[in-house]
Amino acid sequence: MYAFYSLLVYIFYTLFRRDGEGAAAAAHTEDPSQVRDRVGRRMDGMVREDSEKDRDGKQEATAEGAAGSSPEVSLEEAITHLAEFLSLQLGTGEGWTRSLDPDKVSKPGSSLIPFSLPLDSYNVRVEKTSFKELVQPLPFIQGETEDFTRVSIRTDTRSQVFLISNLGVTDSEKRIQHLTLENEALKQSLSLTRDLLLQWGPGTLVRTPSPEEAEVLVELRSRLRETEESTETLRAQLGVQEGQLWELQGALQELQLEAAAQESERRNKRELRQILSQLAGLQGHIVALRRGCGDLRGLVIAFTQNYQGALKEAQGQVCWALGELSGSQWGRRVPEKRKKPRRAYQGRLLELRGNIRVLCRLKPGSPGNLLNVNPGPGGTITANYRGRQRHFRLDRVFPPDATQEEVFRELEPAVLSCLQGYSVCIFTYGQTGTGKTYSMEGPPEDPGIAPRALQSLFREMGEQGGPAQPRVTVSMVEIYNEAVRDLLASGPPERLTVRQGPEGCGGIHVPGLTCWDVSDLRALHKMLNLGRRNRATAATHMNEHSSRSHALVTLTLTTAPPPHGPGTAGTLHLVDLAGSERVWKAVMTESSGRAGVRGRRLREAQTINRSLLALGGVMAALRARQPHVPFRDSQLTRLLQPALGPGATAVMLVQISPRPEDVGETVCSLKFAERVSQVELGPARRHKTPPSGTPTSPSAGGTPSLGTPTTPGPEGISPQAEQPSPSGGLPPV
Ligand SMILES: Nc1ncnc2c1ncn2[C@@H]1O[C@H](COP(=O)(O)OP(=O)(O)OP(=O)(O)O)[C@@H](O)[C@H]1O
Repeated sequence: MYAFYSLLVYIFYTLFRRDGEGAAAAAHTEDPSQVRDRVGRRMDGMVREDSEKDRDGKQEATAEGAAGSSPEVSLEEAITHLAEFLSLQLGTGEGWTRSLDPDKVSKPGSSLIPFSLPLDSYNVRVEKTSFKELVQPLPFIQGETEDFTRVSIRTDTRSQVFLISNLGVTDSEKRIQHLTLENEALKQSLSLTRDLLLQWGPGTLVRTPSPEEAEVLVELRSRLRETEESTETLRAQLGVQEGQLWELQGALQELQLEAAAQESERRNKRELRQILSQLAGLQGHIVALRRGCGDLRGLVIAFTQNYQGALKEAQGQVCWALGELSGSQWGRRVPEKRKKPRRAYQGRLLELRGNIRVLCRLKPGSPGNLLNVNPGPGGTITANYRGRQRHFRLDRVFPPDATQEEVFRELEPAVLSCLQGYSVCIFTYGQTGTGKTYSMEGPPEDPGIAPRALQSLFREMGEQGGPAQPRVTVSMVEIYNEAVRDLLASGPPERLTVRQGPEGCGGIHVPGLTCWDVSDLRALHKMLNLGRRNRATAATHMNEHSSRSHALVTLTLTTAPPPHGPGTAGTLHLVDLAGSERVWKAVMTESSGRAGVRGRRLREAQTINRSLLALGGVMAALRARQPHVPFRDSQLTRLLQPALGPGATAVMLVQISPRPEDVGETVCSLKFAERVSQVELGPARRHKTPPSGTPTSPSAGGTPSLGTPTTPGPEGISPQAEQPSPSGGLPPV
């Protein structure tokens, strides 16, 4: 600030001395240090002079004089002095500043020195002012009340105010503060001065160059122009080359990307080739394995057939032996007088119990919390399914640990009632794998309903003894995909057609069905084994279709009419129905994954469902006592028509699974069971054969077909002669 202040004073001094030109010229030629000294001296003198004037109380007058005589200097003059000062300050600014005595500027009583340049756009003003006035916009200044010198410089675009303390400094802090302010002001003045010079332009030369200098200057200028031109050219070339460089870099990147893509493609192809070759090797391996597997399967099939045949043979022999044994034991144990009342009781019991009974058996396993079982006669099952509780009451519920013996004991009265001419049908119904075949057939060591029923019948007949021994005939068919096949045919099983009997007879007609007269239990077991073998062989060839087909065994027990009265013709139908699982489940559980097998499963499931639906429709029509019962809707219901006709007795054993995941199927089976239990077939009726000597009339009991084996039957078995079929019985049994 001191320097700027000095500049201003110097300008005034120079102007007032009216020797500006000379001074300016001298300043141009003088050494900068000399100029600095001179300016410093002049300024010192000025300050001293001002101080004296203050002391003399002439401050006001001087201020007025200065303001009044504020000289209108020419622009050139002002700029010349300013440039001179700046050249000094810029060149030796540091030394100049250091040479300043801060005491000089901090002396109190600095004059108010107004100064203004003649330009409207540029105004420099120096004035003394009070601390109070100043401190307001400058809150960072702290201290006692002091006077300051304010220097304000204003242009069109900016306005600058500098403050200088005019009071003396007594301690080092004030001095530092003062110096900081001064330093800041100096910086700002310098920047302002630069602005001024820029604004006034380069036209304000400090001095006129000499001719040599001018010459040199011209030459330098021309060189400068040349250099600038060549620089421009080089810059343009550089720009072009930079552009080319960019393009080349872009092309390089593209090439790199392309190369990477090609490399990865090559690698992928290589890997693909490897995988394909591995796949080809695996395929060859699979083909070899398949071939080996086929051979193995053939061996297994042959072995299984032989094994099963032998097993069944042995089983039949064991059963026969057991039957013989128990029959003779029973014959020894039971007194003769108790036999007749027992048989009469069985028929009466059947009539009292009703002609359709529904029993339920749970497969072994612990029922989860979805099933609540209350076993026993009139037992209930409660199923929690889809957030609802469903209650089912049945004639009897067998718990999972019920034995084959217990189940058969419940059915025995119905079985034995056949001997008195009743028509009885026992069928097992339920989801696949719930134990239908187990209950109906059972393993050799623990036989099921069928072997026990036959044994019981023959035992009963043995007890009965005498000339009125019933004649027993047996037939066995299978329904697979709505095709009826004869399982007891001596040749390969043939497809049979079920025909309606004559109008009003209620019978059916199965031309070509083979039926055999069996004289004893052993012969009967032989026949049943033959039928099972035929079914098992077909099942192996037809991919385990045994669980997807219905099997029907029909036994007819005809007592010869006594000399004066009718005989009886009872029928026992034992039906093992196919699994009732849903179609989608049947297809989804097919594990082979082959389209052909899946298609076959789908067809099997659809036909099973159709036939079971038809059975449900028959039951619904019977329950509603509709005049028309749709027996003709499936081969199953056609064949069961005599067993479900008026006066017949039916027992349905519903097999259910206790597993929580099967609860849906369980509920379906129980719903079906509930519907069946509401069916009424009318009072159970005995079928009687006409007394001996009465001519056979087709209208009496339907038209039987001839079951004539082409080859002689097994020992003890003879092909059946043409016989009239009893009403409600399956012909030709
Ligand atoms: N009460 C039971 N005690 C012991 N094992 C049983 C019982 N019930 C079923 N099983 C066993 O469960 C398995 C399936 O039984 P089974 O073949 O009789 O079912 P299914 O209902 O006839 O099936 P499908 O409908 O496929 O013919 C067999 O291994 C059988 O031994």
